[in-house]
Formats: sequence, C-alpha cells, structure tokens
Amino acid sequence: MNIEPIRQRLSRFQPAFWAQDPVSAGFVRSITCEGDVLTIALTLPFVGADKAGLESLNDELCAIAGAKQINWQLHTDVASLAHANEARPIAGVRNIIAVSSGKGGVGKSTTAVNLALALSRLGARVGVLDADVYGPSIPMMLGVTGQRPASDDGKTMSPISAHGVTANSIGFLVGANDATIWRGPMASKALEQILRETRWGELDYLVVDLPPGTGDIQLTIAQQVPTTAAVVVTTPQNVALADAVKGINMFSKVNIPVLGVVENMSYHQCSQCGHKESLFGEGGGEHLCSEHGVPLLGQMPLNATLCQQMDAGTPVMTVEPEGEVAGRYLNMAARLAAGLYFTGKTVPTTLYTRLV
Ligand SMILES: Nc1ncnc2c1ncn2[C@@H]1O[C@H](COP(=O)(O)OP(=O)(O)OP(=O)(O)O)[C@@H](O)[C@H]1O
Repeated sequence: MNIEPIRQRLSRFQPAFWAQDPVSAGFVRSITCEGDVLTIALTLPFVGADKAGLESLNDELCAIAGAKQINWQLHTDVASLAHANEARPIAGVRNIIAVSSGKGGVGKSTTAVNLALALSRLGARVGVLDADVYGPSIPMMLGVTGQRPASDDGKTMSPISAHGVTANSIGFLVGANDATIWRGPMASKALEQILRETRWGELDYLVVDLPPGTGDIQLTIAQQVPTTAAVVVTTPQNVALADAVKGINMFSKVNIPVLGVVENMSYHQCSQCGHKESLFGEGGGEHLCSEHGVPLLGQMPLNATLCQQMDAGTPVMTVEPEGEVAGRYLNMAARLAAGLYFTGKTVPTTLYTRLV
C-alpha cells in the first residue's frame, strides 16, 4: 500500500495543544494496512494525546486507504526535557513542573495537586513535592496527614503514595507550625534534603508546589530545584494579577519558561439556577496572558464542593474523575504536557539509581 497520501493527510492535522503535526514532530512510528484495517502507530513524548481529534480523521483516512477501520496505536514514552537552571538533575525524574503564585491563598496547592492527579490519570508516573515549607498543605489535600515517609537505610525516604501519585512534604516530617518559624536558609536546606533524599524512582513529572510569593526564598527554591518549567496560578483580582506578573518576571529572570497561567476562582456559578457571576472581575487572566505572551492554561470557577473535597483529602480528580471540574483539570494537564514538550529541548533520560 502507498502510505504517502496517509502521511500527507496526517501532516495537515494538528491535534489540540500541539505545536506541530504528528508527521513533522516525528511521532509516526508506522502505517500499515492489513485486510481492511489501517493501523497507525504513534509514539508520543507526552501524555494527554487528543485521541478524539485523531479519530475525527477516521472516515477520511479510510477513504484514502480504501480501508474500513482505523486502528490507532498510541504509545507514550514521556521525553526528558532540559531543565532551565544549573541545579543538579535528579536521576529518574524526567521533568519538574513548578507551580507558583504571586499571592497567597489563590489556590496554588489545590491546582498543583489536581494537575498532578490529572497527569497521572492521563497515564503519567507523577510525584508531588510540597516545597511550600511555610504552609505545607499537600498531606491534608492528599488525605495522608500524619503519615511519615519510611526510611530503611536512615539516609533516604520512601515517598508517601496516595491516589496514584507519590508525595513528600516537610509536613510529614515536622509539625506544620514548626516549619513556619524557619528562616530562609533553613527552609531551603530542608527542601534540598526532601528533594534529594526521597527515592522518587522513575517519574515522568514531578509537580513542585512552591511557597507563595516572588521574593528571595521563592527564587532560591526555583533555582535549587532542577525545574523544567513553571505554571503561575492567580485569581482574577487586580492585586493577584499584579503579583502574578511578578511571578512571570521572576521565572524569566532565571530563564525558567512559564508554560501558562491558571486562573482560579474565575467566577461563581449558582448551584441552584446556574447563573454565573464574576466576583473578582472578568478577563483578568486572559489579559495578563496576552500582555505577557504566555498561554492561559485554563480557568477554574469557585466551587464549594472542590473546596470541601480538598479539605477532606479526597481531591475532585479522584472522587469525580468524570465530572466537569475534573474535565477542566484534565484539559489543563493535557495542554501543560504538550506545551512542556514543544517548548523544551529533549535530552537523554537518566535512569533512577538507588542512592547509597
Ligand atoms: N476553585 C476553587 N473553588 C473553591 N475553593 C477553592 C478553589 N481553589 C482553592 N480553593 C480553596 O481555597 C483555599 C486556599 O487554597 P490553596 O491552599 O490551594 O491556596 P494556596 O494558594 O496554595 O495557599 P497558600 O498561600 O497558603 O499556599 C483552600 O481551602 C481551597 O480548598
């Protein structure tokens, strides 16, 4: 069979969030036709492929190939991308995504946890590092408060597993109130230890929840972690947006690409009548993104259930994975994963080795 017309059609198709078509991106592994089944095998270097988008080509491809059925074989092997700073890489961890916010309380940890769970649901191996040493909330949000990472050698720790991801946090090691009095150097030393002494194993993505703000501490942390790229979380209020700009500028100062902005608490939708109300103003995130040339990864409305679920340690991604809110996180995660790949530079993967 002449596969050239099939390749040509694929090369004119750009799935959602991709910066290239599958052919020019080098994702097509093989195209074969047996009987009346056309099999197209793709190897993707990120999770969250737009399968529905690809399948929208089925009728056309069948007509081109004279086939009756298309068999898409999607294989994912997440690429390691070069990290943007001088920090020593962590063997086995392919990509590190820092989640930050200029202002406190805008939903940074909520976003970090749900994006991590969404990446995991899309098929990735995911870890979460709670670098918010002054207010570690990841243990509570993952429902594992009070657990302690085990250490069989007295030097390294096994991360805690919850809802399909692994996590470590200063909150597992000291009382939450003890951490808040730490000064900058102490906090960053503690973080260095949790980052490097955790046996993360093989991870496609490590999501790092940074402390809020854009001061020296955040900058030090962003530089001590071998960060691949960052996400900035904001609410639509002017005060939060102004601080989000500081966050974007902070990352650009240390050459860490900002993959996008998540606008959280974008609006309130009445659970009774469905009426939408923009409590904090409208279009703030969009405006910020267009002004600073970064993508708007997504918007998340104010949602009382989401808040209750996070407080109870049963995140929305796990209790209502098919729901509207989870769908928004899955969409952001797919956009994030593709954006990370297309803005990055692929490097060889270093395999995990047990620390001795
Ligand atoms: N979209 C949302 N709708 C409703 N509640 C939300 C939403 N996002 C976050 N929250 C709630 O707001 C509170 C603050 O969220 P979170 O702890 O994620 O913020 P943060 O920016 O990480 O805070 P900090 O500055 O303390 O690190 C939490 O109780 C959380 O459940």
